[in-house]
Amino acid sequence: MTSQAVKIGICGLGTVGSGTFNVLSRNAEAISARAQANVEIALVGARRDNPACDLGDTPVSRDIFEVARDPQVQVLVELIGGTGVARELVEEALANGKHVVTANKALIAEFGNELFALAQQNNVVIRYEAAVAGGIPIIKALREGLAGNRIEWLAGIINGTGNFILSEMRDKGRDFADVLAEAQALGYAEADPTFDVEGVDAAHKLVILASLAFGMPLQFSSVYTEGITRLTPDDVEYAEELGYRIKHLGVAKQSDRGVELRVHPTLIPEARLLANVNGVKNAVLVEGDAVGPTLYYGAGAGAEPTASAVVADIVDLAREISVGQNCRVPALGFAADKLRDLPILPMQEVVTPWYLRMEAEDRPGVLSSITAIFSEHGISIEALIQKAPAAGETRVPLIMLTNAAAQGNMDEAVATIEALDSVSGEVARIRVEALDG
Ligand SMILES: NC(=O)c1ccc[n+]([C@@H]2O[C@H](COP(=O)([O-])OP(=O)(O)OC[C@H]3O[C@@H](n4cnc5c(N)ncnc54)[C@H](O)[C@@H]3O)[C@@H](O)[C@H]2O)c1
Ligand SMILES: N[C@@H](CCO)C(=O)O
Ligand code: NA
Repeated sequence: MTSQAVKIGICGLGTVGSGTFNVLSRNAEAISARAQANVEIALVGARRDNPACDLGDTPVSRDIFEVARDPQVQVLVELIGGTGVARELVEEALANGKHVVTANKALIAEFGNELFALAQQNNVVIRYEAAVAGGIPIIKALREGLAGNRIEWLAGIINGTGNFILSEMRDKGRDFADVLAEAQALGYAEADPTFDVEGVDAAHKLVILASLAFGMPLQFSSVYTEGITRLTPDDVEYAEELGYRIKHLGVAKQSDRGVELRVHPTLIPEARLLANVNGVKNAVLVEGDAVGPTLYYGAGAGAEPTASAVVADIVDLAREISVGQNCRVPALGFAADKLRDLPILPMQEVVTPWYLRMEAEDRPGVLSSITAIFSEHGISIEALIQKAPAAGETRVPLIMLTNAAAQGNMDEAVATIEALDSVSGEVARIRVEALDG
């Protein structure tokens, strides 16, 4: 084995930081053999110790910026999170000629374009495998393994906390808040868990995947984002009666009309593999023109699964450093000057089938007036369930699956239906994806 050393500095010793330290220590021999260099932790920057890891005699600074300034550190590993201090830290490290490894999807999604340019100016690179789908090597798959393809679309369950909540609610009838608290205790959730349940975290990840897939600069503000907080147990149950599971998906598709970038709850036919991805597991389905559909599955969050991805990036960088080669793979998989600002398709023009649920009067003529409105908008009903009225109730839940319709068209039909006296409240809507790649 070569005796060359590659020196890293770890900033942040929380869930992922401690997991990274532990994996690097436990698997040190295999990691150095793979890296063709001894990977040494030169300095840890942490405000406090973490009982989850024993730092031994590893040097520690309570000021994380010391890591960015330490001349012996070649790779700074940012595991702080957020776009404030973490951004300053990464900028300082890059300016000081250090490579950066990060698990921070918010930072990459929102400031990646600027940070990648800064890295290039300084002849260093930023690696971010842990930022998307935790331990699944999806960045590497898109950037390297699928480099021969035109990627047509991808769809993924890319938030572990949200999938854990949906799975526990469905399988065990548990309460939303209770499962979220458990996800936080297990270290799955973001510092602000509304990022998980309102879809922001998935949007951060989706925009990264879309840029890698389609060769475009990151456009976080263009992602349509809807979380899981408005889903009801009834919807989960009715979807199952229709042969579907509800999953929170990120979807990116490119066509002549533009790029779709959307994060929302989705009905998926129950036989699809993605419909059966449960708990904290993530999965990303990628359709390439040459390879066809490919599926990537594994733990989407948690200390060591995420550390697995962080360490893989460290190994990649150590390999490059040890052979004196930098920037072998462009940050977004395409040469920076070949990225194209593809137009994003407005949601009004996005076409999908729909699941609809409404409360309607249980009397003759009501159903036909509703279906007439759909047919006037060119929308046909593919399946319909009418529930029996509860005791003393004159209204019944009506559940429908429609054929594919543009959101704009569906908005108009739904507004007309909501205005009917025979229908009360809002019509609940969830998109359907066949995922038959
Ligand atoms: N937890 C996961 O499963 C997971 C998975 C993938 C990616 N990530 C990402 O990894 C990063 C870290 O997440 P985590 O779950 O380990 O968070 P965490 O809260 O457990 O750890 C963050 C650490 O950073 C420290 N920190 C925060 N602000 C600081 C500051 N100003 N100066 C010094 N230290 C500071 C905190 O004290 C804490 O120890 C985030 O970007 C997160 O999105 C987390
Ligand atoms: N909070 C994130 C961590 C992994 O990125 C999740 O639950 O998926
Ligand atoms: Na990953």
